[in-house]
Amino acid sequence: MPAPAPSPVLLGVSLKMYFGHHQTLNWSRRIAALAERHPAVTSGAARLFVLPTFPALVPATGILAPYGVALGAQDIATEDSGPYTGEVGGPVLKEIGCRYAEVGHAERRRLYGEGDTVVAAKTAAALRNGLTPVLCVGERDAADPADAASRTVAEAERLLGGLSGAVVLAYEPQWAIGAPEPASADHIATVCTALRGWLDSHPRHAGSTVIYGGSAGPGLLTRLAGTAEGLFLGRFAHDPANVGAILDEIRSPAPAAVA
Ligand SMILES: O=C(CO)COP(=O)(O)O
Repeated sequence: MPAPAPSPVLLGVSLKMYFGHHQTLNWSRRIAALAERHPAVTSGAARLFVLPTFPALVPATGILAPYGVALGAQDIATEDSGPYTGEVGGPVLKEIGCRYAEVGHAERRRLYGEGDTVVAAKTAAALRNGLTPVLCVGERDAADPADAASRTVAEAERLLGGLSGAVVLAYEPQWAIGAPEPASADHIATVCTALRGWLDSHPRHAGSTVIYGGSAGPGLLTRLAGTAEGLFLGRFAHDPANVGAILDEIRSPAPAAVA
């Protein structure tokens, strides 16, 4: 019997608030062109998702979705509708074609005071609306890998307690975000393996994926050798050539041998 096909590598990009509107759409066109022709994407070995700013979601979906690139929001309201000025609710995100909603990013925790209660409520809102939460977890200060793993697993357990459904767990050690270099491959492997073990022992989260973010760029996937199931990219995806270089690291399945 042939070996089962490996799960696709998941590559996500958050554009945060770096780009202007037209810059986002131009970047999206370059990513669409890459997705259209890169064998890692066309073979299904890699799956891509992009989280642009809210106003770009609709036009970026038009550009990227035809090439199989999924879209998502960088935030989601805890409530679905009503008097919540400035918020964007899950039903609207779903209606405009989003597949993902990011929750719990370190910047929202640090700059906007979001704590565990809000992050858990946003995770629930995403799941309730048929969106996959991209739930960011990770220690604030540099710690040794075993300590980071136990703290991060405890965090995931706290935030996902009582919830069911597939999630993307984005391991983002806060000290590695916006840094010159990502965390070491050993550190990432230890924590992502622990998160994977936790997910595997919680079948209510079947179908979940563990990815790494925090100054991730070309070369990291190769160093991780499968210990993370993908990457969550920030600055180093601003140049689409870097996204191409990361896709080059993903082996597409060999074409079937001709008898
Ligand atoms: O926070 C991140 C992705 O959400 C990572 O950002 P950087 O890769 O720019 O550090």
